[in-house]
Amino acid sequence: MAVFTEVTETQANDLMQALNLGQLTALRGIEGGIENTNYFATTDQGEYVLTLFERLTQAQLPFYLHLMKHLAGRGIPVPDPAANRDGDILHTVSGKPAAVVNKLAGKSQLAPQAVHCAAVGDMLARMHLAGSDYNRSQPNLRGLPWWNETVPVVLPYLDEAQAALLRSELAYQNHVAASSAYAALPRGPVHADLFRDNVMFDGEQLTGFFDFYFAGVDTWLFDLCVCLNDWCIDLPMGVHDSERAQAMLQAYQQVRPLSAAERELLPALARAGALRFWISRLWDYHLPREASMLKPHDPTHFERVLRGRIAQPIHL
Ligand SMILES: Nc1ncnc2c1ncn2[C@@H]1O[C@H](COP(=O)(O)OP(=O)(O)OP(=O)(O)O)[C@@H](O)[C@H]1O
Ligand SMILES: N[C@@H](CCO)C(=O)O
Repeated sequence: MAVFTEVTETQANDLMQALNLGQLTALRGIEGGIENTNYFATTDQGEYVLTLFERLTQAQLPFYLHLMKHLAGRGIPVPDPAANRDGDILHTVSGKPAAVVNKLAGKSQLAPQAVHCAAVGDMLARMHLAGSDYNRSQPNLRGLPWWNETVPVVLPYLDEAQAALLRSELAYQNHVAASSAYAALPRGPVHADLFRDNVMFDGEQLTGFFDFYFAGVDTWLFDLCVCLNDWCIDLPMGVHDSERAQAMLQAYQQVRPLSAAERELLPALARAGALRFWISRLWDYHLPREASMLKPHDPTHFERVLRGRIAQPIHL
């Protein structure tokens, strides 16, 4: 259930009018999603998604919404926030920050093959390039400083072997982040959470990336590694699938070849991508937010992925 705040048809229609998107003909709450209230809003002009932000604040949202607008303006298929007469894209509904975006066609591809991984690699590289002249900045709020802060909080919940792995991997990632190769990595706005459920496909055709609310400025390689760790993994076993990974890497590189520093640090950042979600899943699992509707994902999945990345480093 993902309607935490009820919106009436009158409220939705008023907003659609203010955005010049036509007369509301249907409003339907979207199930699925755990962070925000989402509605599909149909008007006589098209289909839209109305989101009320339950966690992010008015101050944090402009970075995400303007990033989406910037990317959409450069031809990347991402939801494009609608502006009112004054050019504002962040609105207020029922006292909550709100936005209206176009509804993407297609559906999630939850059992991807090489062709889907290639499409994601290709569009990811295009998105990185398109974002490189975006002029707002916000760090990845789930980056290294957050890992350093959160690991001590989750350590008491782990057995000895897990705690040893988490401590040593965190130390390793701090060491990597201090290296000259890391400083040489190209960076810019990244999605940082581009899992299978945040991409739309129509058959083999990629129709959109969405859910940009973990985006931030980070290394492009980290973003690619987050994708490799979800799209190119056999989910039940957490095992790397090299056919799908090569398809993604090749397609990415056809648009933007990896630099020498990126090739060198691919194994390390694949580990970082696994560590990031192991930590956040441990945190969500053991320290659920008050009144949260969140059904925590299994943290041990990313422990397995991390162990796999250490035992069998990924290479081009
Ligand atoms: N622009 C869009 N076009 C089409 N469908 C969308 C769009 N935005 C959201 N959806 C649909 O709504 C569902 C919930 O959206 P989303 O995943 O962003 O929820 P959330 O609660 O904000 O985030 P989370 O995935 O972190 O729980 C998606 O799975 C998707 O089916
Ligand atoms: N994609 C994340 C959840 C949202 O950040 C995960 O699978 O842990």
